[in-house]
Amino acid sequence: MALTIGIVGLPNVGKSTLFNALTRATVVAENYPFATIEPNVGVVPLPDPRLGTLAEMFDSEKTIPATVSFVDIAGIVKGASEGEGLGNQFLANIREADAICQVTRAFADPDVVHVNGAVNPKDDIETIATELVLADIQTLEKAIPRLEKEVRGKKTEAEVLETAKGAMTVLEQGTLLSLGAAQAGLDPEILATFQLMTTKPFIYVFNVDDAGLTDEAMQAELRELVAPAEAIFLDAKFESELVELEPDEAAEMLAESGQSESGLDQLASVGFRTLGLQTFLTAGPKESRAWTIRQGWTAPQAAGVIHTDFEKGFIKAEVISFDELVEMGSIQEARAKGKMRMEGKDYVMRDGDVVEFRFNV
Ligand SMILES: Nc1ncnc2c1ncn2[C@@H]1O[C@H](COP(=O)(O)OP(=O)(O)OP(=O)(O)O)[C@@H](O)[C@H]1O
Ligand SMILES: [Mg+2]
Repeated sequence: MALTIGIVGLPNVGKSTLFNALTRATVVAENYPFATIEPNVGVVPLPDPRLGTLAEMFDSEKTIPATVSFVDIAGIVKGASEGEGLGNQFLANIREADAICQVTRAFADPDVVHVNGAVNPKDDIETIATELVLADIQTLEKAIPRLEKEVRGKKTEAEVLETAKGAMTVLEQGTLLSLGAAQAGLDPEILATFQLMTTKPFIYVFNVDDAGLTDEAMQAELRELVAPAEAIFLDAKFESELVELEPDEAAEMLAESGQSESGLDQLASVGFRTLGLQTFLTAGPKESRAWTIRQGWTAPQAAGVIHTDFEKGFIKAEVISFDELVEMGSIQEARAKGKMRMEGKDYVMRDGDVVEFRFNV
């Protein structure tokens, strides 16, 4: 399952700096607005300490973590929908993203230009929200006449057109569809087919400085501003330095800065939660591997992520939770003690299940 997160925000707020830290890439991150023009795409392994444990237990040749793709695009300014700045064309690069990560500047450094001359997270969030709403309105303005024609020609269900019009009404009130669609009674599955920006779940990253990392009052205020969406506070510049260090050095630096988990690890786990995802694990001498699935998926659906044949020919799954396996010490011991469960096609997967699928080909 290719999971993609699009990074948006005003110019010069630290989007590329965050992207570089995430992907350990070196794309241009410079102290001037619109340093990024072409989109950058990077694939990031999801840190998962369980994999190392499994690899040791199964003597695996390698570990393969689950991944997330990040797409870093140009900054958006007020009026982008009317062509201001670089316009909003490049939003097309994140139309297919599963979630949007909005980076908002909350660091002070007067040497870094703010396009509006002052650091004001609340205003900046509103500007970006407005531009994304306007971009969606533009998309629907093009789609609705086409859908009307298709409905007349009986090529499309009337409900699709009604959903598009309903979405338009929500957007015209200035509301993000992620917040307003359910209330307006819009079918989420139909809505998803329009690939609108504001239907996607949002994750807010506040790019702070040293002081901001420990300023709980400020964090509480910003958290409230974006609720029910999740807020993450990190110093993108510091994170980009952390990833250059050896793991133990990085852990020490992190502890010194008063954080228990790096901002990047937080972003990965919040992204997972926001998208309703979970991980299951497979292990053997060849590899120990993490796989991404949605919460609520059944065993055959999970098997299908490995190979479509596994889903079609699914017989049963031999399952044990990671924690229980660790307690047992080995899969042989778990089997001997009858701790391996045989689950059928209705079994709903749980995060951290270690699985071996049985299937017919
Ligand atoms: N937490 C921080 N504290 C201080 N400076 C920072 C921080 N994060 C990023 N910067 C600096 O801000 C500047 C802009 O960063 P970056 O190029 O990543 O922004 P951007 O949002 O990608 O901009 P653009 O839209 O122009 O591509 C860089 O000089 C970077 O070093
Ligand atoms: Mg950039």
